[in-house]
Amino acid sequence: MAATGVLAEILDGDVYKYYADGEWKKSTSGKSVAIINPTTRKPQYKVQACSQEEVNKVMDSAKAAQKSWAKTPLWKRAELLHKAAAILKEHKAAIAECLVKEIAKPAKDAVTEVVRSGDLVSYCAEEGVRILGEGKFLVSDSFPGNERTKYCLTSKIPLGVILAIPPFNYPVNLAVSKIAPALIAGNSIVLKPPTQGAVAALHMVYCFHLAGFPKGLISCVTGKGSEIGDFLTMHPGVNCISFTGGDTGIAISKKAGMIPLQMELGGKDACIVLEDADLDLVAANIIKGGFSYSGQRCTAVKVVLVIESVADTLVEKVKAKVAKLSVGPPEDDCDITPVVSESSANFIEGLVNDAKQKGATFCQEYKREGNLIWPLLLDNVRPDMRIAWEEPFGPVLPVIRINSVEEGIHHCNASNFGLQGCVFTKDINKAMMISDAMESGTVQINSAPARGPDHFPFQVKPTKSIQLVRLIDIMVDG
Ligand SMILES: NC(=O)C1=CN([C@@H]2O[C@H](COP(=O)(O)OP(=O)(O)OC[C@H]3O[C@@H](n4cnc5c(N)ncnc54)[C@H](OP(=O)(O)O)[C@@H]3O)[C@@H](O)[C@H]2O)C=CC1
Ligand SMILES: O=C(O)[C@H](O)COP(=O)(O)O
Repeated sequence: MAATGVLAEILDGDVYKYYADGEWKKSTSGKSVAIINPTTRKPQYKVQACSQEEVNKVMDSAKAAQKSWAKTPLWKRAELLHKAAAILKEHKAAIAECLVKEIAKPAKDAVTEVVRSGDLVSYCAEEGVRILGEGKFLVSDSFPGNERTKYCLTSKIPLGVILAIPPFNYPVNLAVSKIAPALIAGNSIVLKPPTQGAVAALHMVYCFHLAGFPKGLISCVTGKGSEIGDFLTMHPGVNCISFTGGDTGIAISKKAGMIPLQMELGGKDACIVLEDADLDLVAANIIKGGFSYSGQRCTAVKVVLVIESVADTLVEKVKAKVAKLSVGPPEDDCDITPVVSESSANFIEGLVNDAKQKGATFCQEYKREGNLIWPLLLDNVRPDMRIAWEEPFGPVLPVIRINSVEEGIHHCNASNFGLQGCVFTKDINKAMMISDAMESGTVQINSAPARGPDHFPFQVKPTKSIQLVRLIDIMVDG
């Protein structure tokens, strides 16, 4: 069952080894965790089920390695990261193959994820040598009652051991987006990859191993989050947790001690459509935003709030485009591929059934085979339906018809989530006002929510970013 292109060093029979102290190891637990291929619904790979004892050892070596890494010159840290980035890109085909098999990511998108990850590692190295090389110099006489007698030099210092926990949908990219900034800043990393996606993540770690980072600086412990998650997140050796995922993050934040937490949780990204919007542009963005990777993106459009007078036209345009989406296996690069697990498909089906019982209009017939759910647009969704508020993380998109912009903003702000949103209108003044009123970390004007380009801010309060897409090219002579 091993992926092609994988090096024997990281496999023990048919079980992938975990990575600690610069070595690939078999767990003494003698247990493994099976990774189910979402398409075939059969076991595809196996990873080690690491024990608590192994986690303890990993934490000890991460702590020791971090001390000397922090003293390693910044330019040397950057050099190693650039090397890892290049190796990662060289291994894009093998890693992408794992993404296809483990999380049913369409083949082309899987390659893009790896390449984008390599670029992000390089970018962090580039930025790191500038930002971390800077500090502040303060003089005492700015504050009342002081003479110019005291100076203060401030600089950035590492936190220590960072526990990185990414989700299944970007097991490589959302891992490196934690690993690269942590390493350039002089920290060590303990990575706990998502079970679905763990093999792709192990391949990615292998690239860092090949780059020659010091032993113990990067570790990758595998096992089910439900089994080793608490032990990891409550471990006294952890100095910071960087987590991306769902409600698990809320539980972690209650259990973790007095350490910094970076939490990127779910989203119910609203798409507000005004009557003057370019409806072809909106429809294209709803398709891209709502259905790429079958809606399994935190930045996916998850609710359309459209002014009633243009709703019929918009729904027709989206329907026509939905009909053109290809549905099938990720190997064939289909637009819609199976969702990650049976439990995820069941959850999505629950939302669909609830909407059906409560009278939503089905623009297509609901169809499911195994984990494969055909794209579905639900019109005339009302606030009493679960789909109006909950995140399906699948190819099902609700449309709520609104009578005023205020109603749309109200729905958006009443959500528990606040990640991203978007607004479509030709009136830039209205767009700015609405973006400002939407309580979301990022609002895109005339384009679908998205995280990239990866150097753009991706956070919620207290920062807000309003992003605009240049729709026309203006040619200026001379
Ligand atoms: N804001 C953002 O940037 C993003 C948010 N998300 C959100 O993530 C969710 C989908 O991802 P999904 O992977 O299902 O999310 P989960 O929250 O289920 O899992 C995320 C990670 O947490 C691990 N985990 C599970 N239980 C524990 C525990 N008790 N302690 C520590 N770690 C644990 C999982 O491991 P294991 O797989 O072994 O269970 C996985 O690595 C959606 O809600 C989505 O919106 C996704 C991407 C980006
Ligand atoms: O996990 C996610 O959904 C990502 O953080 C979003 O990234 P994308 O907008 O580039 O798909």
